[in-house]
Amino acid sequence: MIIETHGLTREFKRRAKGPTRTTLTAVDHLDLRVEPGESVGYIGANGAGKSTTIKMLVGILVPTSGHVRTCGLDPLKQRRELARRVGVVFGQRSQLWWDLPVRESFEILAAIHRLSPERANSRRDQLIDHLEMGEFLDTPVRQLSLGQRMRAEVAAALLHSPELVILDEPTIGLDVLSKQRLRDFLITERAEHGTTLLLTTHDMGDIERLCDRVLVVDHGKLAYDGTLPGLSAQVGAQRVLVVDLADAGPDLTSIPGATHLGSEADGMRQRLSFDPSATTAAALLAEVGARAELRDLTIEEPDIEDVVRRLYLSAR
Ligand SMILES: Nc1ncnc2c1ncn2[C@@H]1O[C@H](COP(=O)(O)OP(=O)(O)OP(=O)(O)O)[C@@H](O)[C@H]1O
Repeated sequence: MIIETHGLTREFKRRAKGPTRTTLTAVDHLDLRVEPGESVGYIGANGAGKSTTIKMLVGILVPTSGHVRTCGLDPLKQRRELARRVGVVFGQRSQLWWDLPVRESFEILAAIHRLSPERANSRRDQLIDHLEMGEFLDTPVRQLSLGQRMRAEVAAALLHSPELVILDEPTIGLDVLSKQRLRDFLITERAEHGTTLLLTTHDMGDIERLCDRVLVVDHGKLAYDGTLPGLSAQVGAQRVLVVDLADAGPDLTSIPGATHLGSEADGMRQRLSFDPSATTAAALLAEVGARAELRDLTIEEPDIEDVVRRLYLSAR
């Protein structure tokens, strides 16, 4: 087991008005088990307890009670040893040196991890290649675009080839192309090295592309553990098919299994929602194709907030 927690709990004392204090249980008797090589999405509403869990997994935060083992180690007592085996990316915070060129940050990290020059150089070159960082290696970190900085952050966290990589909101704020690049890289890294991934995200695309298992946390407790299709089916999440048609035309209101959500440009673009457990995008497209000439299509990912909200509601 690469991650194992039993009854993991973290409380925060909060000062209410006056001398009274209230206790907030951010993580509440959490039992987690993640096997080596798995890729797990850890999702939940804002304040559900995701970051607090991660901080306890890597030894930044002390649990109030319960047990935690990461890579078979005690994150508090064996924090240094653990740092050699885990890579962590906090999307909102940087582990790079702001005023130094990216290349120098990598040199410092290689020294911290005591990598041999051969190993450090070959790994660095591999990461530069896979994450397409050649253009900005000599640029100070503070001058990088967000997409460039995130690639550099991920490279920095993976320089020492950790067996477990934990990413907290790795794609937040990135444009479509940068997201895709980062996801492709993580998929390759996992395929080549069998790296275990644990990521928190508000982006359903991250989960769809990267994770074979999803954990949903609600008020510090596990609310779901399974696959993404299983989760979508459980909460009845809808998907949306957007079709661009060659000509203006009437609303496509009578397609079996679909609900017409709206039309733009005299019907040249139409949005249809459907339940993926009841029909498929292919079946809808065949129906649309029989009524109009299709130019282009996109499928909108279900909104992660919506899926989580539905799950929370169904549990209450
Ligand atoms: N240092 C702290 N002191 C007091 N309360 C805290 C502290 N850190 C977190 N909390 C509280 O614990 C709860 C869980 O926070 P946490 O950051 O783990 O949530 P999260 O699921 O990561 O949310 P988000 O998606 O917004 O990052 C929240 O109510 C938060 O306000």
